Amino acid sequence: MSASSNPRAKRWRRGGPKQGPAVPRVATVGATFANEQGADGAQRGAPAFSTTRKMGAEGSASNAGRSGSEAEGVDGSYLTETRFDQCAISPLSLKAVKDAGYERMTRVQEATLPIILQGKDVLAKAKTGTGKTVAFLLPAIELLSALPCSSSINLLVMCPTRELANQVAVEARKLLKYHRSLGVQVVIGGTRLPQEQRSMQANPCQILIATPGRLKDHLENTPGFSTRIKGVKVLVLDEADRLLDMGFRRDIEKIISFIPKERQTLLFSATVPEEVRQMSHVAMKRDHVFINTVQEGDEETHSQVNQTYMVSSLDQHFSIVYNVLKKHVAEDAEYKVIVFCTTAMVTRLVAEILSQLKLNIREIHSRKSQSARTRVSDEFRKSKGLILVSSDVSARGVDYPDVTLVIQVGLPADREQYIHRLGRTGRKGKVKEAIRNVEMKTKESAYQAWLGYYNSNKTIGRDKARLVRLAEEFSQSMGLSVPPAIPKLILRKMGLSNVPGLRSA
Ligand SMILES: Nc1ncnc2c1ncn2[C@@H]1O[C@H](COP(=O)(O)OP(=O)(O)OP(=O)(O)O)[C@@H](O)[C@H]1O
Repeated sequence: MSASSNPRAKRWRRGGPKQGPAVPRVATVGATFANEQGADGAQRGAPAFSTTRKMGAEGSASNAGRSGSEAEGVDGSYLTETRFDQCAISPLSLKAVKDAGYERMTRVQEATLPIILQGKDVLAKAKTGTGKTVAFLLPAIELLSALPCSSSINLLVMCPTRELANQVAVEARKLLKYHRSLGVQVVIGGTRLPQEQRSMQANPCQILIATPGRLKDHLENTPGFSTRIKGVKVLVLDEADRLLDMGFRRDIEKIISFIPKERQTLLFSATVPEEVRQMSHVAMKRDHVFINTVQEGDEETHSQVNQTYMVSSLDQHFSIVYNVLKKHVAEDAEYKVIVFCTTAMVTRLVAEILSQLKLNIREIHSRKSQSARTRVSDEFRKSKGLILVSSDVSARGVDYPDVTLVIQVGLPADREQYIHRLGRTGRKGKVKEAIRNVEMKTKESAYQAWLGYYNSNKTIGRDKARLVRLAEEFSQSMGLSVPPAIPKLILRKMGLSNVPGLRSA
């Protein structure tokens, strides 16, 4: 799919990198890639170009009670001074939190807990690896534990990938350790539907964690499921921006139509583009609270993560990746690397070649069976001395501890995806790691990025001055010293030629 036919590109409004927070230079490029099927067969979001935007533009206030508005951003250390035992949570949850080794709350946990416990809908933004899962699970479990016992589903958590759904379930089981009356079940694509149906019938759980495609399957094919889901009191969209983008939105809308309107809805992500804020009414009440723990002017990536990029022609990509890996492996005996590739096919190829070169490689992507994906994911979580070559199935939410290096080969689909991929490292405020992020850019991909950017800002019409400004913004956000060449096709379409300040290509 080309950037010009990308539906997401069309709805991106002109933001203007100049207004936004400092953006890592590599974060601002997009390109055209073949798409990969999503976790549940949903078409992955098409590549596009995103712009930065000013955070906290609606002013600041204390978090509580800011209905439909943006609460004050805070940042710095990922833990606060507030201990869990100072909060209004039940002794059962507190015991489980202690057993999990959590003593102090992270910023997003501290900011969201009281508001969720008040019953408000919440849209929360916090950096990667700062404990968002506990931030929505803990108060949701508290709310559930006050309900009478039933065989209905009371808490539904939607996740964009199977690995993330499994991981959320692991965290939920930790927190439920002493809540004997509450159970959790996961339903994800790639596993046997009848098996899930049987286990649901045998042991109906109040907490369901699901990927959208499989949940829809159950709504359509599992007797009694649509009745059980009517019991949902709390709905969570984890990685909300991904779930509300074009790849998943239809499924999500359908699922939501089965759930009672009288519910509490929680949306969490490390990236909340303006479009998602506008889309949030699909799921949330108008008086929801937006909690943003990324301080105005702060970058959305972790400052302790050292990011670099390399520009090279396509034919050199492979040898560069190989050399970077060899050097890293030689320098760090405890290396643990993720190499992100753009499609399942490329992932497979890169993994195969690197394995031939005697590097310790595992691969994960949507063309692998679910059992192989789960096995590799579990192994990588526990191990050191491994390189995981992955498609974007590992880009969001997956919590692999102590990743020492993230390499992005080729351009991520958009700015948000760059942030999430990068966020697989530097988690929990870790600063010890020698971390680099390497991205390969080609002349062609920079050109494609510009095309995507232009297409997402088409409203400029025939305005030459705005086109010049757009090109300047684009080059600034990409760190280019000269504005990009404007494709002749665009100039022709706009009825323009010889625009001062622009080169045509
Ligand atoms: N209060 C806490 N104290 C210490 N560790 C915590 C605390 N809360 C969560 N963690 C741990 O922090 C790690 C990151 O948490 P989590 O995966 O929820 O982050 P996240 O913000 O959802 O990241 P992402 O944006 O990548 O999805 C996990 O290993 C989790 O167990």
